[in-house]
Amino acid sequence: MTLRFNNISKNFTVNHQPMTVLKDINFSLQPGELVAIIGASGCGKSTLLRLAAGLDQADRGTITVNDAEMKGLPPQISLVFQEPRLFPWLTTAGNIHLGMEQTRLTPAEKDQRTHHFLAMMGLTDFADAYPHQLSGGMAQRVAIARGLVAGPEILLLDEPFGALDALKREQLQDMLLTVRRQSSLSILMVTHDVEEALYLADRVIIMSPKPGRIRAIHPVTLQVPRDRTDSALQLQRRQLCELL
Ligand SMILES: Nc1ncnc2c1ncn2[C@@H]1O[C@H](COP(=O)(O)OP(=O)(O)OP(=O)(O)O)[C@@H](O)[C@H]1O
Repeated sequence: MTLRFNNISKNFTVNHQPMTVLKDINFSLQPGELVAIIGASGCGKSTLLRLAAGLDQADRGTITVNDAEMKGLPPQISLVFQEPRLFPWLTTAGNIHLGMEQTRLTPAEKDQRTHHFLAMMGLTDFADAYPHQLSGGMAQRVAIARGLVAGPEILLLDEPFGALDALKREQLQDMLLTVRRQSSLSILMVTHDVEEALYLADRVIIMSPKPGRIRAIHPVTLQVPRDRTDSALQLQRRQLCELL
């Protein structure tokens, strides 16, 4: 499934002043590809993901999914926010179940998929726990499981590991690579962490602020599996940091 942004511009009104947040955004996410977006705070990264998830509308331009203009909330696209946003009155299993609300899966299929994702995320023992009983990393794994459980073709991730400590972050990055290997999922991911972008992505989009534009698209040609300490990765990290 190809997600394409065609000449996207987005304005907001801030302090009664019109402000162009995104301007002339053009790129496409190819089937099975992982693209990371980096850029200064406020350059419109989250806004771009919200547009792609159908939660907001562009003022100019179109977003297409397999060449058809996107309308409403596309069921094949799933968005995971920076903070887990779990429902406090639902258990881990209940929160994951919720990700399948819009599907036609039978109750038995939903249970089976919930169990599968609980196991994949290492959460089986916490299936009946409530969000306040989970650590930050566990809660974020529940949110990612909820985003994946319906089998989306495109996963949008808005700084999903930003609030975690370094060890948890690395574990979840590797979990994401495993999910990718096991499916044909396309992923568009916002991150502040240039090393994370280079460790995970096929391409990195570097955005510039005010208004948010694409400054450069960097193809990551590093060999897979990647090593965070690899000198080539660290060299590219320094080069990308200079563009920010
Ligand atoms: N609903 C809204 N109404 C008005 N202004 C908004 C709205 N949403 C976002 N903005 C403004 O748009 C700009 C871009 O916000 P956005 O959250 O997309 O940036 P970002 O690059 O994701 O930032 P960060 O890296 O800090 O998360 C900001 O100046 C923000 O104040």
